[in-house]
Amino acid sequence: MTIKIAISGASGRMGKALIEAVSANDDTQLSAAIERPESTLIGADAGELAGIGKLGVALSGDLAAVIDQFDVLIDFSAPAATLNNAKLCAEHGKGLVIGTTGFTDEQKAELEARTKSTALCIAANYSTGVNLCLKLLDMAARVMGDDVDVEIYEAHHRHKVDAPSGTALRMGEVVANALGRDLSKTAVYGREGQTGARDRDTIGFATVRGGDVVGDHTVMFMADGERVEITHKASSRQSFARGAVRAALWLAQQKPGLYDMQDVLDLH
Ligand SMILES: NC(=O)C1=CN([C@@H]2O[C@H](COP(=O)(O)OP(=O)(O)OC[C@H]3O[C@@H](n4cnc5c(N)ncnc54)[C@H](OP(=O)(O)O)[C@@H]3O)[C@@H](O)[C@H]2O)C=CC1
Ligand SMILES: O=C(O)C1=N[C@H](C(=O)O)C[C@H](O)C1
Repeated sequence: MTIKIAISGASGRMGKALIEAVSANDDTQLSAAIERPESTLIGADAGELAGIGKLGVALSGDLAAVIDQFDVLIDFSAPAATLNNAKLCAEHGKGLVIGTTGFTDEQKAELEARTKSTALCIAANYSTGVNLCLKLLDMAARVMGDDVDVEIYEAHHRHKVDAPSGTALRMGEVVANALGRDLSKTAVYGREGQTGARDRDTIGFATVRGGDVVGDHTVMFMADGERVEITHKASSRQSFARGAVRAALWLAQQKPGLYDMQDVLDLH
């Protein structure tokens, strides 16, 4: 059965990668593409926008107007837009794959409340490699325990608006959970001046922004005499886009509820 997909944030970097990935998959069909209503691109053909030729799907500025045209919405846009879209999808029982990052705790709770009436998958990173790394990080943290200093480094392109990346924060949560710590109390976001010696209980984050870096993440477990590093480097947005399409196909078969990419890959 072919699953009909709508994409929100369709003219963005990920939106274009998603249009390509949905079109390349034999089991999915692009049936709607949504952008801001005030976008100058409304009416443009989604395929032409993504550089893959005409698809016959015009960019729309109104999700409500196309709500009957799709099974699952894939949303990689911005927190405010994603929250509005989640409300509409829940009201109409449409599946929702969320890739947007940078939500506040209150916004995350609002999304979770929507899962009573619809199936929702949310992940800061849809690449298979990063999701494998999350499993490896849990194991590394349990083995290395409290005898190491944990530091998380991430680098992204100059256009990224949130920091640290959603992936780095998720990596921090996985390590903190494995060590029995609360990330909100243990995280240190950057250092400057007379910081004093490092407190072993902390998990440090370092953020780099520049150029066209698609997404680099390294978690370091640093002991006296040795260091373990778990690194993921994305070289193409297709790694995220193909994962999100896989999540959409999986989600179309699920009951209402909250899921993540670890569920899709059966890694829990
Ligand atoms: N989970 C994952 O695997 C990944 C997640 N991401 C996340 O996806 C999100 C998008 O990233 P990226 O594509 O690089 O960003 P872009 O800025 O290139 O794209 C975002 C798109 O969403 C649109 N948008 C923003 N606000 C609204 C709104 N209120 N209503 C409708 N459309 C809106 C933007 O329009 P405009 O330009 O007019 O603002 C833009 O076209 C980010 O949060 C990023 O962190 C990115 C890669 C992988
Ligand atoms: O904004 C991006 O580009 C990316 N965002 C995600 C994040 O915040 O973790 C995932 C990926 O690293 C690319």
